[in-house]
Amino acid sequence: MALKSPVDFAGSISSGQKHPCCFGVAGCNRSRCVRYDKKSRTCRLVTRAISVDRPQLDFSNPDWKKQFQEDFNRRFSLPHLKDVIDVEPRPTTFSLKSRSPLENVNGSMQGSWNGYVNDDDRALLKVIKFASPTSAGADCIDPDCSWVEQWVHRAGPRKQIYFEPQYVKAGIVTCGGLCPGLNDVIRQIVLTLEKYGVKNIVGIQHGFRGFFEDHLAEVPLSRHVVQNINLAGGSFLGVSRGGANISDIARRLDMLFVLGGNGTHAGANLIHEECRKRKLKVSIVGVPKTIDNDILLMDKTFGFDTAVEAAQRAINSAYIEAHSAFHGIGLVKLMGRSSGFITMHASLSSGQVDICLIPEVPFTLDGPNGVLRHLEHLIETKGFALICVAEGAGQEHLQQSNATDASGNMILSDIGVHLHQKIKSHFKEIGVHSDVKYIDPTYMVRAVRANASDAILCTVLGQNAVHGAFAGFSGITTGICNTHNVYLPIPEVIKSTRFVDPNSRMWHRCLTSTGQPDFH
Ligand SMILES: Nc1ncnc2c1ncn2[C@@H]1O[C@H](COP(=O)(O)OP(=O)(O)OP(=O)(O)O)[C@@H](O)[C@H]1O
Ligand SMILES: O=P(O)(O)OC[C@H]1O[C@](O)(CO)[C@@H](O)[C@@H]1O
Ligand SMILES: [Mg+2]
Repeated sequence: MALKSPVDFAGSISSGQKHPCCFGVAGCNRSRCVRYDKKSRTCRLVTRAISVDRPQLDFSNPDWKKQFQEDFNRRFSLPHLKDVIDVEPRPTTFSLKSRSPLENVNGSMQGSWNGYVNDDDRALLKVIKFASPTSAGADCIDPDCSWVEQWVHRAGPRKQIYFEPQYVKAGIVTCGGLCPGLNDVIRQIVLTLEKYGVKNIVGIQHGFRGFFEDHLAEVPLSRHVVQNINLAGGSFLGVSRGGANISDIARRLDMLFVLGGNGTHAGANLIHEECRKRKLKVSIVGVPKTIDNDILLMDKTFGFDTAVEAAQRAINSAYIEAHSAFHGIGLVKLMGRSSGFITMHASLSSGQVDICLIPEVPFTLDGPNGVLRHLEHLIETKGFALICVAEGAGQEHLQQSNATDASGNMILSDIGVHLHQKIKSHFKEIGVHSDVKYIDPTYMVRAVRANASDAILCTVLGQNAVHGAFAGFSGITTGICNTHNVYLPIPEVIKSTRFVDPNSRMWHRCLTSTGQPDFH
């Protein structure tokens, strides 16, 4: 079986099917609907509908909540090795009481230590009871916004494990673009595997390519090798985009830890399905990596905080330039192909941004309500202005090519360059002096090492990934939901990209802070 190649993606787009960033059945998740917008060629949050979820519920039926919960529990149950093969658990070798896991080999060290997670422990996915679908950011199942408990599985070490550590060969692979914290996660996976007693740990070089390109040899990993890798940004193992043949991946390893975004998780799930089909005792566990913070259901993905912090430096420089110049206009473009989280959060935290533009909120440039008119107003009233724009914003204003990257992601036209030119020519046309400074810190923002809060998040995620594999789960990923650490089945997190909700309090806070009007 082959991973989707760029050709498959291009084919699926031209034949009118779903864009690869609109993974999933309907491109919808509960009260939000995600569609591929042909004009802008991005996935967009296009409607707010009440309950577009499966199953089709009849809210007049007194049992609808029960039906919903049954469906939810089915979808969020975690695939386990014992679903398809006969495997017996054994007492865990993970103990913080002994120096070496081998001292713990018969499970006698477990004693009364309360450090294990029970398989029936759950965390609540939704914690707000919205009174009405019109409440800001409301995420309702039925028109009355009834409260329905939605429990997901708690992450962490179990008392019983499904692998003999001394016979385990574990692999780690990092795919997609770079993200601060990749090395921290690799390191934590290795340290935790060793704590269980695993000796055979390998890194796969340059993403999925490392599985099928002969010159990319496996890299032996140990505490000694990874001890200091978190002190630098990037990925110790290298990353890549592009297709791969996964038919052999399954047979080579007992555990595979896959660090990547939506695309990588789709690939990881294919590997998991292949292992299930062949009844192989292989555990595939994902760790969501996306600087864009665009993975469904999770509070936040690692590297995002660091990226926002790094973006501050660019915004601050743009501010200084704009503020010091006569009629200065600072323009900063930040990453975010489909989602504007980095741009929104960086704008919010800097406090200096006058105009924040994200892919989820279309805007006009010209006319009385356009961005350019507002810029004139800012120059008139405060003498300078600062714009922060996400790379995926305003694609409808640009000429599109049909180019895709090796993974099939659309190559977007440069909104930063376009805005730069439009602003300069607009002020020239109206005979008002302007001094526009454009800063594109794209790769500087993601090549840095993780900050303290991301380093902690990476620690939690890396360790939980290993606990999940030893617990016998496969086809899962680990994340943080409502501050709780959980395991989720991969298909549930790749149904669509996560978008900034234009009706959320956070976006409204951003608008309050910038003071920008609706650009319509
Ligand atoms: N739908 C898919 N099915 C299987 N494999 C996929 C799919 N989409 C992407 N992949 C594979 O996953 C890997 C990474 O994909 P991609 O480059 O899109 O990065 P990503 O994981 O989405 O992370 P990023 O957030 O950096 O974009 C590539 O090797 C690609 O071939
Ligand atoms: O240029 P590269 O390495 O393909 O990565 C760029 C992309 O990575 C992302 O951050 C996703 O991880 C996008 O926002 C961005 O367009
Ligand atoms: Mg992607």
